[in-house]
Amino acid sequence: MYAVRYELIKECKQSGARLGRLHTPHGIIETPIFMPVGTQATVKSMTPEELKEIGSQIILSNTYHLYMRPGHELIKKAGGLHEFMQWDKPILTDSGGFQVFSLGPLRKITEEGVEFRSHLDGSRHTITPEKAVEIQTALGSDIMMAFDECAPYPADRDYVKKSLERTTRWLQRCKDAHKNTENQALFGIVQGGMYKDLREQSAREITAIDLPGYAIGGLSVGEPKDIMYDILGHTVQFLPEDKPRYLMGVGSPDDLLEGVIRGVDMFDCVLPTRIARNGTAMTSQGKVVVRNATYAEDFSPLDPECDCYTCRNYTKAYIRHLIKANEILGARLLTIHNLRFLLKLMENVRIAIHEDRLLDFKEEFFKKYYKK
Ligand SMILES: CCOC(=O)Nc1nc2cc3nc(NC)[nH]c3cc2c(=O)[nH]1
Ligand SMILES: [Zn+2]
Repeated sequence: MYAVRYELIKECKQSGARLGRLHTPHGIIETPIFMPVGTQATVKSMTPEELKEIGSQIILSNTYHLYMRPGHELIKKAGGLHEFMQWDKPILTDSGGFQVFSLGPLRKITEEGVEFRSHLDGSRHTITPEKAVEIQTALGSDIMMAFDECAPYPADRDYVKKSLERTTRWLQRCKDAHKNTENQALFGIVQGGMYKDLREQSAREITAIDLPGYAIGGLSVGEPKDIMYDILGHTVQFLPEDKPRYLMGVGSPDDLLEGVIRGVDMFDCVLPTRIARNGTAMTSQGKVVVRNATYAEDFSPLDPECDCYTCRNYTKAYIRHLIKANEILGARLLTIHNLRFLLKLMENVRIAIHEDRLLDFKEEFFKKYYKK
């Protein structure tokens, strides 16, 4: 019996999209789903109540950051991440692999794991597959990610092949180290760069290790969108239908729709929260850079079609003022809106799949958001 079980509800007749339910120890998640990112045990500027009010079903937190500060032992003493941050719904923790690899020259990859220097104080650390599982076990997340190497882009074929094969060996070590399979699920991560044959090899090796879910890694790393969509479509073919598929680090509206259409069930991205803090909103009429002078005397809501707290109460002029004045409330109001926008988009996507009209929905959405 796994800690996490996927229930396939319906397949869209127009596309490869699926409607599903993910049963976890902290509740059931309706998929396709967007997961707000709470890197340091908080979705920046949001309280758990506000996250629930906008419809967040699951949030992501980051193993590398929490290991570095405040430390996984401290969080374990606090009763685990759910208790520590007072979030009683599901949590997915990533293994920190991506962060460590993006530390660039400060890290050394060996068969054992990755040696790196802390971004905080320069101290030396080594994360291994066993360590990544130990940290995530202490955090107590519902879904933990395997320790993998996200190959850089571009990367030559030989490097990508050696890297994916090591990621497979690391996954087996993660599975061997994972004891409490009843309370926490381990997801494997498919790599293979932008090489279709290596993607097939990685998918076959990773899914040969029986786990409750699988992620597609190594994408959204700077490659052109058409390459990402092409590699994604190819890779999904080799993933089992009865398990959830998680595309890591993806979250602009077009990427979410293109991912769902190709059969992806779970997404995470820092985009909505990050652009909120610098004054950009995703709205039904497309992107609105509310800090622009155009909105100085615009006393209309940010998004007339949005039902969030920000759009029900405030004007563009007020939000622009807060952002220009670098007021904390400005970031909060735009974060509430941007997260609600993506969560609402995924609600509408689930309805469209239910009604077998996802491609029509995508057309309508693109016309309004991207004016194309
Ligand atoms: C979220 C799971 O993190 C991991 O444990 N490994 C991992 N993380 C990724 C995060 C990514 N973010 C992006 N774009 C913003 N691409 C990503 C790829 C990976 C990955 O391959 N592997
Ligand atoms: Zn809104």
